[in-house]
Amino acid sequence: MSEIVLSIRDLTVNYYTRQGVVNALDGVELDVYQGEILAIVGESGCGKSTLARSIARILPSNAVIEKGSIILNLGSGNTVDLVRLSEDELVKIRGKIVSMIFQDPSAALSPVHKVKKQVTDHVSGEKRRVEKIAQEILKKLMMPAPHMILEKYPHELSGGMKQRIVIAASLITRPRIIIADEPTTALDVTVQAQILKMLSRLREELETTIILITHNLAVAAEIADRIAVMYAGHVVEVADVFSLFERPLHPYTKGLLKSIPKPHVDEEIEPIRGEPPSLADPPPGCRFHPRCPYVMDVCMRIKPRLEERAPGRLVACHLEER
Ligand SMILES: Nc1ncnc2c1ncn2[C@@H]1O[C@H](COP(=O)(O)OP(=O)(O)OP(=O)(O)O)[C@@H](O)[C@H]1O
Ligand code: NI
Repeated sequence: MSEIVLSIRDLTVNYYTRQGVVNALDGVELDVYQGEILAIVGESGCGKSTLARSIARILPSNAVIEKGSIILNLGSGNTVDLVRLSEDELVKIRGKIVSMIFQDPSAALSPVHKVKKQVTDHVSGEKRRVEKIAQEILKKLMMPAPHMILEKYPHELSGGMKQRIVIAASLITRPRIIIADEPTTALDVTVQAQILKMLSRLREELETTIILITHNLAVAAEIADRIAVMYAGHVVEVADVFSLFERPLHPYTKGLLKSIPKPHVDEEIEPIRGEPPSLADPPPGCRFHPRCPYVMDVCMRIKPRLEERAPGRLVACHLEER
């Protein structure tokens, strides 16, 4: 395997609200390899966006990183802990080394500026040369007539086009890591597929690493190399896509796979019983234990560690063998 570009350890993040403390991430552990597409999947509210925003260090003001580290490998033996960087140091990294794409392209674009300005904002250099680079990147994103699109305002473009502009703006500085949080959920299915394919192709060309947040397992299966499954603020399983679908190890992953229809397979869909817990008052031990068909006494008391069970297969579960 290639080298680790991002190493997250014991990451714990709380939101402070009037109703109390929400423990959105509890001791999250995750390694991301150079050049891969890692999908982070899990039900709504399990902490995917909180994890993404922690890496990009753009958490809302009521969030606190309580402990843990996010070590970014800058190459040649240089590393930084993103958790410990000052705001000044973050400015240097944000957008250039770590870049983030959100679900709603309209929110990421300014309505009063032309596409050209928005795509080239973080690029310095002679005007003509910068424009050339912008045209190149738009061409790579398969946009027709890039020189014309650069002169347009966001409202003149479709949703899919706008999201491509946002992607172009984040790719132009050639960041080492792109974090895409549900980048295509707001778009129709065909456009979704196009954009995801394009991201996957560009990742090879630009030698970048992509962390893709999605609640859609089919999307993850389609373009990711590996999948990390989150449940209620924990990473419960990490595996390559094939192994995860072929032989899921964590009871939650098993339940998740049974709860979605499989194409070409005539199998009953079985939703997971119960509801995910409130992160304002999560259950002790393994947070999945109240819903787990295999629950044991120890699960109610002790949080299982994420451990490597087979090469490249990590699971956080007290059950030894299933
Ligand atoms: N600004 C906030 N203030 C308080 N609680 C928050 C805030 N943002 C998120 N949360 C809570 O933190 C937990 C994790 O939320 P997060 O948005 O990270 O989940 P998610 O997996 O991205 O969900 P979704 O799939 O719906 O986007 C949830 O319980 C959510 O209600
Ligand atoms: Ni989210």
